[in-house]
Amino acid sequence: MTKIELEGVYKIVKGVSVIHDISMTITSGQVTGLRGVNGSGKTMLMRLIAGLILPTKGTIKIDGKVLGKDISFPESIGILLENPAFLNRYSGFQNLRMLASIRNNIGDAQINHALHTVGLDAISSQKKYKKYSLGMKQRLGIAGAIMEQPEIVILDEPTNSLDANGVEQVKHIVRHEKERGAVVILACHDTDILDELADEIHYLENGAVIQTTGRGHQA
Ligand SMILES: Nc1ncnc2c1ncn2[C@@H]1O[C@H](COP(=O)(O)OP(=O)(O)OP(=O)(O)O)[C@@H](O)[C@H]1O
Repeated sequence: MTKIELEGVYKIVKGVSVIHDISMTITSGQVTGLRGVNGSGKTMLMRLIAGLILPTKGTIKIDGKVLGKDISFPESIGILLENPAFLNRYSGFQNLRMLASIRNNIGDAQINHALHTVGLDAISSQKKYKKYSLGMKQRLGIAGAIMEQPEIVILDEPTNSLDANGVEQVKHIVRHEKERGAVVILACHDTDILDELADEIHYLENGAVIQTTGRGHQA
């Protein structure tokens, strides 16, 4: 059981409060959705939870440990953010292998399994990343986020650039991640997909949560 607790979190960038007094508790085994117009703060919030940036004020705790104080990053996390930093001259498989070598807790079999799960077959996973289509890049990013079966899975717009088949695969992956007990945090502009997948949805406006719907909340 993993628990993420945000208490009075602010992020101020160049005098502007891009995240404004957010408090929420996110637990494993459910999908937490983030909704809001462009620039409302969804990506910022995900970057904060991932420890990629620190709050200006407030605390984020992962299982009671304060990010930026007790730990620098969540110990077990997979993230898909916009523009994943893969290397053009290596294949999809090689890129994932390099990523996996950071923690060194999975082997080729798990990498291949993740590639298969996102619909990248043996031939396309051996192609150089620079030859990848946008959809293939997106699929590789998702494979990178889930391959280590992390406790926390953060997916920022995972259905971007995907065809109908890819969207169905993402839905399947999100459900699977939830069922295996991960914390799943999902931002998606497609409201139907978010409604279908999320157990709880936080609506963001100008960096603040203006409404939360779902389990245990009034619509
Ligand atoms: N690197 C940065 N420096 C300064 N301001 C930033 C930076 N990144 C984001 N912002 C600002 O933070 C606010 C929140 O942006 P964020 O990217 O979190 O929105 P979003 O809800 O994810 O939008 P989108 O739906 O377009 O992905 C915006 O006002 C944006 O201009």
